[in-house]
Amino acid sequence: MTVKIAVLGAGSWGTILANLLVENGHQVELWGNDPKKVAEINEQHTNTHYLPDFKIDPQLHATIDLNVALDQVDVVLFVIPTQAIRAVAEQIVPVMIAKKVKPVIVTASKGLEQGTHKRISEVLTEAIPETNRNGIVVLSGPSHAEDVAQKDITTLTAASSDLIQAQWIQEIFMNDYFRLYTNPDVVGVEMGAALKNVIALGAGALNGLGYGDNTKAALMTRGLAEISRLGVAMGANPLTFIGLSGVGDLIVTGTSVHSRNWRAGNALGKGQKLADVLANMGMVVEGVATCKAAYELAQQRSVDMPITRAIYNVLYEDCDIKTEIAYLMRRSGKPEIDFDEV
Ligand SMILES: NC(=O)C1=CN([C@@H]2O[C@H](COP(=O)(O)OP(=O)(O)OC[C@H]3O[C@@H](n4cnc5c(N)ncnc54)[C@H](O)[C@@H]3O)[C@@H](O)[C@H]2O)C=CC1
Ligand SMILES: O=C(CO)COP(=O)(O)O
Repeated sequence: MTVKIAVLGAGSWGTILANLLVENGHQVELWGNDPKKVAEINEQHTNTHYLPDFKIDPQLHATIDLNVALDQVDVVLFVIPTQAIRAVAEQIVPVMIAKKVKPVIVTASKGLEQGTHKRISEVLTEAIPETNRNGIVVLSGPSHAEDVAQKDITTLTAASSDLIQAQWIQEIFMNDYFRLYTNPDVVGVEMGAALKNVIALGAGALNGLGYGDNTKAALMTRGLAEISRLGVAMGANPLTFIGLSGVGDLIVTGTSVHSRNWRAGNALGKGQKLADVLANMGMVVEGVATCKAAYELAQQRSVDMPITRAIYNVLYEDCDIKTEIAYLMRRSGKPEIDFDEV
């Protein structure tokens, strides 16, 4: 079965997913917003800013024209920074109407929208009228573009309230090195995906400060506890957080030099200023915006998220990381698990 897929976002993840879909035999248009980078993909078959050593399949075509990308499209895959999703979703609606297409909408981005605190599937639900789409599927899991570029074995979750659509997306993406599972818990998958980026910033900061393995394991484990706490308060199934989009993605993002969030945290731990770190990264660091959204959401819902609060204080209140760590350690003792809440 060959389907026509528009991949929106020609950064590192969008390029690798588009390339994989071409390898799987699909007809793919990769939409980017930078004419020079789009020309480089079409002419040199490289995308050196995001993936310096990667050779793109020459059959992958990129475009800056949404009319080309959305022509006869069956699937639209969003892989742009979370904060740009609403604007791009609103931009594609008139084109989809003109082209008379009603695609399945898929998101591979990870974050919460600032201001509204909404998950990406909620933003897409609001921005794209139901009459113009055929379901929404969320793709998430431990999956750095750099590793998928090497055809490393990679596993993801396709989450949707519509199991048939999730299974269809599973079939489209799966191959010998890329395996998808399905999950009906969209809230849990999206909350795990968004919030692990915040904890990865913290894990990187610990590394930058010279802390060892015990400390990093402590941060990730207690980080997962608070991710689950907020996720459950938002309606997630707690079991999802021990799956690929929860602990799986937390492990990869909280330990890998490929992670932009980990690298940003590492630089902060070494004493660099946030503005410089973000300016030098040249790629999206989702955890920064999502940390603010998560901090505000936790306050609104009265959910205790001490690690997220500490990271928020460092990112937004210019607090000292070591002071925040000392505060976390000196809090009164408490049970590891509140069995009344489970
Ligand atoms: N890089 C990775 O390994 C993975 C990334 N993700 C997620 O995928 C999303 C994208 O990440 P990356 O590809 O790493 O980011 P990136 O920074 O490499 O690329 C982002 C792309 O979006 C484009 N873009 C930014 N604003 C735009 C707008 N308003 N309109 C159109 N295009 C716009 C940029 O030009 C760039 O091509 C993020 O939410 C990230 O968390 C998820 C899994 C793996
Ligand atoms: O989500 C990711 C891997 O699963 C990518 O994380 P970074 O955005 O931190 O690179």
